[in-house]
Amino acid sequence: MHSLQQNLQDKHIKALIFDLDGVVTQTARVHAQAWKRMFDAYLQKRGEAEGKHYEPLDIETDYREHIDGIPRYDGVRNFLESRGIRLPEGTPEDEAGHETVAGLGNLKNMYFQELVKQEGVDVYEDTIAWLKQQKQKGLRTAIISASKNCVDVLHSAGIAHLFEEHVDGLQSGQLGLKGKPAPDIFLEAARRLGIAPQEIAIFEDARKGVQAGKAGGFGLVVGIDRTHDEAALKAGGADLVIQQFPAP
Ligand SMILES: O=P(O)(O)OC[C@H]1O[C@@H](O)[C@H](O)[C@@H](O)[C@@H]1O
Repeated sequence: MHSLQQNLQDKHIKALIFDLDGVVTQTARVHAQAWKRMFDAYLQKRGEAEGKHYEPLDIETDYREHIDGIPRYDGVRNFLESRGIRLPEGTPEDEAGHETVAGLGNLKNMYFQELVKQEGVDVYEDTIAWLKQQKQKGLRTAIISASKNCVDVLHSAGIAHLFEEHVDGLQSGQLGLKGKPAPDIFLEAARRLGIAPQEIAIFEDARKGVQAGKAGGFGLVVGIDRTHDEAALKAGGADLVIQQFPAP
């Protein structure tokens, strides 16, 4: 298989669109931790009330399959469905922990923000070094994220200036963009860069993210495999899977 660099050349790639959590910043595991804390407590309480056992959230399987890369409330709904639970939607104003899709999502967000405040945000140094090198070569860059915390995370990590455009969960809501695996968020970033999808490479760690890149007809879809998920990323449509970015 050709190297990343060779693929960029062969496909005449002019721009790079990076997913945030798990590709650029080490926040995929922070999200996963916050989700687990919220859901495990909820399932325990609900199980006790019903005299029933619910399997706790497994980060390797449940998080990747039902939550990773998609908007917050979709993640709540998807995971609960996997446990045979259906809750009313509620509204974004619902109190954190209220027994609705929004209420549980809001509690997870509280936990996520607490963790970011306590621990700060770490970047993946391999991504940053490679990205800076590509920028020097003249490639254009954008960042996307299903997360509504995207801008805060970029600022905490001090890397907002590396991207010309960003499309996040807040803007997706305002613009009515469909969540991944729909390609909407990537296509919006391409539109803002003014470059055709065929001339853009996508970098994604989530299964639904590579599916979105494929569905959008992007020139190159690169799966970033930080957690031994290569087979699923390939099955989702990644043209190439790498464990880390090549050292410049
Ligand atoms: O709840 P937020 O910050 O808007 O993030 C939504 C989703 O954003 C994605 O980037 C993460 O992979 C998910 O774990 C997260 O749930």
